[in-house]
Amino acid sequence: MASLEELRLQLDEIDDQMVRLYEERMKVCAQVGEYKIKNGKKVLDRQREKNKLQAVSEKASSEFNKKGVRELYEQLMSMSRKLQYQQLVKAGALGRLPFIEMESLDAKNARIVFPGTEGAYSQAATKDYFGENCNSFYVRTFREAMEAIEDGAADYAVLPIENSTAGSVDEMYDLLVEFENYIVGETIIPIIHTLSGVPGAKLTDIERVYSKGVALMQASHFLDDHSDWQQISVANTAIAARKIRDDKDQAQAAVCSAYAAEVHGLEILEENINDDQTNCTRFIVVTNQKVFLKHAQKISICLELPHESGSLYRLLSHFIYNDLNMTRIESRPIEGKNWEYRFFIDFEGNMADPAVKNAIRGLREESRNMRILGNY
Ligand SMILES: O=C(O)C(=O)C[C@]1(C(=O)O)C=C[C@@H](O)C=C1
Repeated sequence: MASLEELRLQLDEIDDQMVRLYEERMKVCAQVGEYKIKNGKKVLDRQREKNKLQAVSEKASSEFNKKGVRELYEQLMSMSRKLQYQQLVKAGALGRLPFIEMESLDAKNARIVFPGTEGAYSQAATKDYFGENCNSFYVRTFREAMEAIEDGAADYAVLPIENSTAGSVDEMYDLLVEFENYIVGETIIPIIHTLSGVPGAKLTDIERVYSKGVALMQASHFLDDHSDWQQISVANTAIAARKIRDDKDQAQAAVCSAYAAEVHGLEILEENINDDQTNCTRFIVVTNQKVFLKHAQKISICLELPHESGSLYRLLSHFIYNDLNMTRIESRPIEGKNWEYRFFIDFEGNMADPAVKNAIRGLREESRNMRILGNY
């Protein structure tokens, strides 16, 4: 029997040939890339790849090797596509109107819309991002805020996207797909709820508690200790505070911020009723201009995938190959297509970076309805 050293020498020789052949194959692929750029043809040709996988796997002698050859060729063709995407990016064929780079946002002259009412957490996020004296107004819902941006009634909207306790704000993900607005910034603020009622009310008077559904959830330990209280969901924590003020009923209280209680003249019955003391929410800043800040470091995209095994795996290779760090992946059902999903992916990078351009080129071609939601 041959020694390990001898066997390894044999492998080294085979590998030398394989590397030489790989490089030869890639040279031909580069020519295919040039042809495709000249003739406006797509890089990915699913039918050709299917036929190729069939043909090469048939040449292998055992079931095990057929599977191996298939996997090997899937990777080879994936590398060939990535080379061609690089060629396309170099040739300036980005395929869409580019985002315009901006030095900074004009916070001083901006009109900013936030959902809720005076005292909403989204107002706190607005002041945190744009400054205490910014020019802001409120509308009732997230949708109305997105519409205000689309219509040009406001330059920016500040909207919640993710809470550390309750997770994603699903409605916002759907609205980002529905509207052609772009994320240009984000800010994270602490969310600390109080239980507040009309002046003079005591804890023992309370029968009904109003708040946003997720806020009631975030204070569930406290509220469970008062299981006789009826919990009523409204659009926003500050809208709940305003209602308590308007109804003037001592049996009613709101779960809202201390600031909302103060703004609406309520008295705090119990401070800090959060289950989780680190509770915070990430808010995004949205505009209708296709812009990104020069120092932006995070990109959000969404895309749909064909209902095939391995499609997500293949897609993620664009991040790995281009050394891009993915920070978040989320999925939402696609309307009208049961059990098919739209993926929302955040990754680190700036649109001006060639690695980002290469990845986006590949992602766009190998998925359906890919959109860049923003670079911020
Ligand atoms: O034949 C092509 O059109 C190629 O671009 C080459 C190749 C390959 O590597 O074999 C790569 C990508 C296509 O999806 C199909 C095949």
